[in-house]
Amino acid sequence: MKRVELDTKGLKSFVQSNELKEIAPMVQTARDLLVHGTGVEAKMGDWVNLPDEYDPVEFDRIKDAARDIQENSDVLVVIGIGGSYLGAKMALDFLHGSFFNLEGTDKHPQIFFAGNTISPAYTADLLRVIGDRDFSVNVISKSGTTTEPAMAFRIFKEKLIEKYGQEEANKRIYVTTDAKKGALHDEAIDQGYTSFVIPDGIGGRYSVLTPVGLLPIAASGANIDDLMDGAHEAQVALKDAPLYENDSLLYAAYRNILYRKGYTNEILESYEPHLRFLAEWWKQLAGETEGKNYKGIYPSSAIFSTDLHSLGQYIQEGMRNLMETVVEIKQPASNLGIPANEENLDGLKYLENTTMDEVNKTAREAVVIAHTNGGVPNMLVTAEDNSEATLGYLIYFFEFAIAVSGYLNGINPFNQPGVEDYKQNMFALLGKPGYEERRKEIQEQDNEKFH
Ligand SMILES: O=P(O)(O)OC[C@H]1O[C@H](O)[C@H](O)[C@@H](O)[C@@H]1O
Repeated sequence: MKRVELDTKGLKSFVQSNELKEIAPMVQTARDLLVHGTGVEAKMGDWVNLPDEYDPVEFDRIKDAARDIQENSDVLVVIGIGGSYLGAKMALDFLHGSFFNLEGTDKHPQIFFAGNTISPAYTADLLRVIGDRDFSVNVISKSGTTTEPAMAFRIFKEKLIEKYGQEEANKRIYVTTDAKKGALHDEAIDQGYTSFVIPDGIGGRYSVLTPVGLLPIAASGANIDDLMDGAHEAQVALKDAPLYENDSLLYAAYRNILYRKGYTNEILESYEPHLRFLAEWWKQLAGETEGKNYKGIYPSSAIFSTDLHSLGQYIQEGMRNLMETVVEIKQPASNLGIPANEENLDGLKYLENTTMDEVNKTAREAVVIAHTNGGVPNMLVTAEDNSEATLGYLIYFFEFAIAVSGYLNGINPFNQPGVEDYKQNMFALLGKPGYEERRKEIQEQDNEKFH
């Protein structure tokens, strides 16, 4: 049994075997571009070999820093956005469940995220929740200049200095950024912050297995050695294996066959609420990799059975441009029986000898039958358990499949030019020096009346 397997029974009436044969050579070519570093912007593909090429010295420094944070802080505030936030959040929920922050802090700090929004309410609420407790900050930004984390860093740095004075505050600031340049890099050197490197050849949405994710994950008490071992297992199993023996490539192949048949939206689903952020992380990975040249699969997400009571109607009877990918944990972290009840007023007596996990998995089976009968193709990604090793494998599985999908569709899987437009407008409207021209353009555009 592999840690992560793809089940395509839900594609039976949607994909013909010859269609897989037809796309096969193109998928292999796309994979070769990625693995041989011959594709566009190949220099950003260093994550492919990261599981056996990461820096062991920095890895140990991460573990040391995590221990320091565990010893001197009740709270760790992780400041970052996009790829500098979603991976860590995804991992903490996947590994520790939905109530990690409420389960006491004798072994690990509560871990909260900031700088992933411009909301003053959210930020003020977090400041209030921290109160006067001991805390540290891990500020993460590859560019070092992204507005949201930069604003949050100013606010939490001020709180650290107010509480501890400059010298002690500096010891509680951990920076993860570019090796050589950027505002954060320069400040870390000036102020002597403990800092870690986001490798040049790894972009934000592919960076969770770098210090970007590893420090928060280690600070939570999780085993990052096991995490990297699981990713290495995936690298060995997936990097060179041919299509028909490679579930990650098959996932890439099938989702692209479906896309070309008009199923232009993919919903990543799980029946476990603590996998909600796995889908949030995947949405950036897939959306920011593929959404270019006015094409690409639109990534969305749902948590079942919860969202069957909100989105179920649309998925069953709305536009037939949807595909579903369910991520299921084979061995859930815990399970519960259904208590016996003599009166049986709720009519659940027939469930009294089953467990919640059995009911959850049966619900998934029932939903896949209903949705495939309703015209929605379904794939199932089964992950062995909620262990660090399985998470490491799952991360590599999706990163590999999505990057191959990008090359398969002839786009650059590693840039994100589209995120600059709104930023230029925001800087202009905020009066950032150097954006006067843009501001004028916006005002002129604004003055043009609609006829
Ligand atoms: O890590 P940073 O440089 O702060 O970037 C954080 C995020 O913002 C950018 O605008 C991109 O959308 C993301 O790919 C990136 O992960």
